[in-house]
Amino acid sequence: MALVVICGQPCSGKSMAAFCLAEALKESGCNQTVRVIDETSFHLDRNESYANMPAEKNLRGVLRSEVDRSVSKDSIIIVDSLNSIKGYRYELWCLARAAGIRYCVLYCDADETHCRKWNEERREKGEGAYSDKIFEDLIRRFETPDRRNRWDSPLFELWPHKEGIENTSTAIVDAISYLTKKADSKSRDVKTLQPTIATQNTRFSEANSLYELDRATQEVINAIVEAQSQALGGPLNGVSVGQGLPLINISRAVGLPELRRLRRTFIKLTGQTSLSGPPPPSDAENAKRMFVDYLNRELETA
Ligand SMILES: Nc1ncnc2c1ncn2[C@@H]1O[C@H](COP(=O)(O)OP(=O)(O)OP(=O)(O)O)[C@@H](O)[C@H]1O
Repeated sequence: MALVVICGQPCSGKSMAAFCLAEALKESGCNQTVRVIDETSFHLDRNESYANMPAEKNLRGVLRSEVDRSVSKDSIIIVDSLNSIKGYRYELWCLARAAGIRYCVLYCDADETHCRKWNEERREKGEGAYSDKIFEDLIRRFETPDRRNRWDSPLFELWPHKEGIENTSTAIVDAISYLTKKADSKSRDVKTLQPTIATQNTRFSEANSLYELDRATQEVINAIVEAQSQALGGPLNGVSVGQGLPLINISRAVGLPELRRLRRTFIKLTGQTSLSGPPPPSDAENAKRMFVDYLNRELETA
């Protein structure tokens, strides 16, 4: 029925928020199974999980697979983890879309000083705390959610250091209201995501691949539009989209609708990985390379 992504800096109160939300949902009489998926469900240690990139990728992969297996029309799944990378939140959003369910993000926006202090207190109490090195690294790499992104919306913001974490906190109340609103509600702000052909078959081979694909192809389109406006509709020869990447060569003016259509088809072809199909491009540079090759090919024969 819904997927809730909790996100926030390390030691910002995410687990408290997840617990509070889950309890309040159960008490709301919403008739849904409520389940929290977090690192502790897999007995994963904080410091080990974030010790290096492979470990971190593994953690994200484990949580994502569990979310993928668990999302359904009759449960509310809460993912309690840092969920700090926007590409990863995009992937979780894709899982919700593929399942045709509601989606929202609950952001624990505690300021760094408090997170640091709470982490220290955890250490003093002998509870599992982040090491200083890992804590600072996670703080630095945090990608703040932005409600203008589909995958960060609707966004409910909680300020644990100002208002604590209670089931009366505005963000929790708003999230519950959003999650429990009747499906036939006339309210236009309740969104049930609709599966598309691409998401129904989507499987991810890399943490950021689909997000990167989306962004990288958009950048190529922007470069073409910009170059075409300077070339005043003439042919484009050798437009570069980055060092070491193939050049764009287009012999005629191509309008934005056609470019968008080609982009959509390309994403469908490469982002949709069936068991027999090729994996999606694994990073932005690769995605750009493949998309430029594809455009040069498609527009050459058009
Ligand atoms: N107002 C507060 N809001 C949030 N946490 C607080 C507050 N006051 C104290 N804390 C302490 O901060 C610690 C962090 O809480 P919690 O485990 O919910 O954070 P977290 O973001 O889930 O941490 P992690 O990043 O390790 O998963 C707890 O020990 C909690 O007691």
